Amino acid sequence: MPSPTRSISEPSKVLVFGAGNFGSCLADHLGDSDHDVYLWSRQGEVVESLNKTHRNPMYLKDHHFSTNITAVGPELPGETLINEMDVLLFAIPTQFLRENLEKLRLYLNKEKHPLLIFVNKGIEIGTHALTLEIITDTCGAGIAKAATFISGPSFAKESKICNLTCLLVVQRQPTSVSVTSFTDSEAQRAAILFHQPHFRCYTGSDPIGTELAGALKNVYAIAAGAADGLGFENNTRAMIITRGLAEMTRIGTAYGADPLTFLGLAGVGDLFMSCSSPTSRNYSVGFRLGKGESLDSIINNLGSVAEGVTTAKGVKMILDELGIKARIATTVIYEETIIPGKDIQAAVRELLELPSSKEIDLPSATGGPAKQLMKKLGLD
Ligand SMILES: NC(=O)C1=CN([C@@H]2O[C@H](COP(=O)(O)OP(=O)(O)OC[C@H]3O[C@@H](n4cnc5c(N)ncnc54)[C@H](O)[C@@H]3O)[C@@H](O)[C@H]2O)C=CC1
Ligand SMILES: O=C(CO)COP(=O)(O)O
Repeated sequence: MPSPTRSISEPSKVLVFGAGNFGSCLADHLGDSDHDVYLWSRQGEVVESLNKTHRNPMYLKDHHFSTNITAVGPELPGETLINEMDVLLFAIPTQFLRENLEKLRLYLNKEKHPLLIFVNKGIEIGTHALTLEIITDTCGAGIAKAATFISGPSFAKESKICNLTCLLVVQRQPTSVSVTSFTDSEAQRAAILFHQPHFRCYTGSDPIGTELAGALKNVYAIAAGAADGLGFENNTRAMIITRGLAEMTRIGTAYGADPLTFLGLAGVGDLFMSCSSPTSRNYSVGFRLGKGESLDSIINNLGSVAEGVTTAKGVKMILDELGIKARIATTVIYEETIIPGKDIQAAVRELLELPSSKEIDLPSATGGPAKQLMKKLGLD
């Protein structure tokens, strides 16, 4: 498919939406690669601090950010800045994406627009829409077909070393991600923009699978954290990761994604990482639930988004629609919210008492939701 976006010259002008952990981290990575980066924050004090001291007072506080970053905000950038950009990178939590795209779409020229890259991992509550559908609804099918998705095992923040929170990417710890789009040339462009020896990009053409994998792994990370919080150890975690992968692949296949996508970086790669590390916010939510803390208390002082909590609600709607079983996911989900209200020990017992079943059991009827989405995109 030919590219509808302007060509990316080196260095590129990139506007990053969202100066949270991941937006700031990716802005820094791109600034470090000599791109001309604009970082939008909705907090005036973040804009001021980044421009004056190259520090983000709210996220990754220990880090001195690239001087190639100009912070903008707190108002959403307008038409002039947007039209100067080669790339718009969205690092906004899924639940807030629609409201922002509704405003920004007015500035996008459908014939010639910047490359749009999305890194959020979630499902919208209420509509249970993937980001692709949110883009289609707000910006139109043409822009959605060219949109690119980056997903995979890539914590913005790595563990604490010498009491400093290290930025995984900036510390140049080797990291790999999937970069996918329905438009191959756009996936290539995004990969070229981000690719560095320490940040390796692998391209693909199954954005639906990539998005589902990224969203679903957060729900299983909650399950893995909860198991650890309850005192279960390695056998149990390995079970959750492996059976979680089987469930994710089953959901994805029924949805109409390529099952092989779940064996890639955005699938098992990210699942493995988030399920095995307290650095994961979703794992931490699960762990604290397992220790008996209430969800409200956890969310109120997590200080950052845990997409799995809201995604669980969307997953419930998808499972109901597809009519397939995913017992670990449904143990995390409870009456459209997650675990609280349910006795977590009883939920685990219920799960463990299930009868034996086939290990590999992909559904035969496949593709309903993906077909509908492809139709909306004009790709059927
Ligand atoms: N942190 C990480 O390691 C990774 C995060 N992601 C994904 O990236 C997305 C963003 O995550 P983080 O940056 O970690 O979250 P965060 O919680 O650190 O930051 C959230 C950002 O969203 C902004 N925000 C909140 N409400 C908003 C609204 N109504 N409109 C616009 N912006 C709003 C906040 O001001 C903040 O800048 C999530 O979907 C997450 O799953 C993906 C890969 C890695
Ligand atoms: O998606 C992530 C890493 O790839 C971040 O995981 P958490 O949102 O669970 O922290």
